[in-house]
Amino acid sequence: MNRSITILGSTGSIGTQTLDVIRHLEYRVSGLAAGTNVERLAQQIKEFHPQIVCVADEVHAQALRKLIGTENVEIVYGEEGLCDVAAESSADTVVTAVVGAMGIKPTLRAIQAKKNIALANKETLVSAGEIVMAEASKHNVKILPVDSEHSAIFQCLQERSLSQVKRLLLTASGGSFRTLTREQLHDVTIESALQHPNWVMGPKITIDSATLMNKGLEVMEAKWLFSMPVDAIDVVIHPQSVVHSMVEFVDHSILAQLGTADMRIPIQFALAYPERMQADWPRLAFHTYMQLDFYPPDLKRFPALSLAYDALRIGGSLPAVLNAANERVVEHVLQGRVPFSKIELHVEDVMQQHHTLSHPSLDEILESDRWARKKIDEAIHKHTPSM
Ligand SMILES: NC(=O)C1=CN([C@@H]2O[C@H](COP(=O)(O)OP(=O)(O)OC[C@H]3O[C@@H](n4cnc5c(N)ncnc54)[C@H](OP(=O)(O)O)[C@@H]3O)[C@@H](O)[C@H]2O)C=CC1
Ligand SMILES: CC(=O)[C@@H](O)[C@H](O)COP(=O)(O)O
Ligand SMILES: [Mn+2]
Repeated sequence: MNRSITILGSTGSIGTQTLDVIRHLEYRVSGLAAGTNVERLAQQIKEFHPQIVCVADEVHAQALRKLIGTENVEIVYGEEGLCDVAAESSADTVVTAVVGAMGIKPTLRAIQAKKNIALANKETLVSAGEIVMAEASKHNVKILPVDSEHSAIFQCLQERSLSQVKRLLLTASGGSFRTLTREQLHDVTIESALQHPNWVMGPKITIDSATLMNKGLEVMEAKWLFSMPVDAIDVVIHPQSVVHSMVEFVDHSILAQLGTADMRIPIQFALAYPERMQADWPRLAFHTYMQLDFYPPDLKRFPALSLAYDALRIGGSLPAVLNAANERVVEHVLQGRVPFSKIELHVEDVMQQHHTLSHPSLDEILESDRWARKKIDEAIHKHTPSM
């Protein structure tokens, strides 16, 4: 079986690990898309020979052309270029590994071009889950989870009917500040927020993990992937990140998926599905002492998780607003303009100002997204006018 894969976000954490898996499986690469890291993208082009690649803008497209010399590859750029790469004709599967709601349009274009989606970009389902799942069903394509928790649940559900499921249990590491009090969170640095205890990931998801917003986004992602009602999706803190998630069935039996904290495992499962392929990376060690802890999340210390449940219960355009507000405020946090401990306040404030639209169209979702980002910028500008 020689599959052909396109990766949106090939220079990032998921993108580079996907290329590791592709190297190992000896699959082909049809298309690659990145933002501004043209040096890394040029190396990937020379090794994997895609037909088409995309970068953020024309300046980076020209820089890339110089770096790759005579390599025979079509170079496109910008939002339209990203959609063109997503729909490129010879790929079987498109791995969505860009960050944020910018993934919505190319994911839809890939679905419309009948590509299976290996979905890492959870924000697309958070903001536009209803539309994306309906398009996938209409075009008869699979949405295969890459996110470790959802891959775990997907693996536990193989050959089982959703009608037998009582609830999904998403595990959460607790992030960089799992043991800190709310007061202590006021003094944390960005450098410490970016130190995830178990996973090496891109900056945005690492901050989301530290606020537990990542888990909130994952609850919404699970609702759409597995058609589960919100009250059947629970979160449990599990500091070791060995149990990647669990499914409780109607007879109260629980299945869990375990493994090392290595994203190549869920990535390979999604790319090779329904096959299970050999691997050569490290295995979970049981010959040394291993302790596994589980306890409930503290929603007072980590209110982002409550905000996400609220957004999911109300639904409509509110999850897109939560997501966009969070994306924008996290950008400000990463640039040192807003303290880490203010993330949830800003997100909640924008959610409260929003007039939710039920069953929004794609345009209404994108408009709600733009509105939320603007509200965040205005609020932050008020406090830091030099911005
Ligand atoms: N990292 C992980 O372990 C996990 C990640 N996820 C999800 O996967 C997604 C990716 O996360 P992660 O890999 O950590 O993120 P990274 O920040 O590491 O990577 C982001 C990628 O997006 C690219 N990008 C930025 N702007 C553009 C653009 N305009 N057009 C095309 N590509 C662009 C970046 O390119 P460049 O660097 O060249 O600018 C980079 O390749 C997120 O949604 C995250 O929540 C889910 C589970 C685990
Ligand atoms: C690897 C992965 O899937 C991340 O989403 C991870 O789950 C982050 O860890 P926590 O959000 O549990 O801290
Ligand atoms: Mn995850």
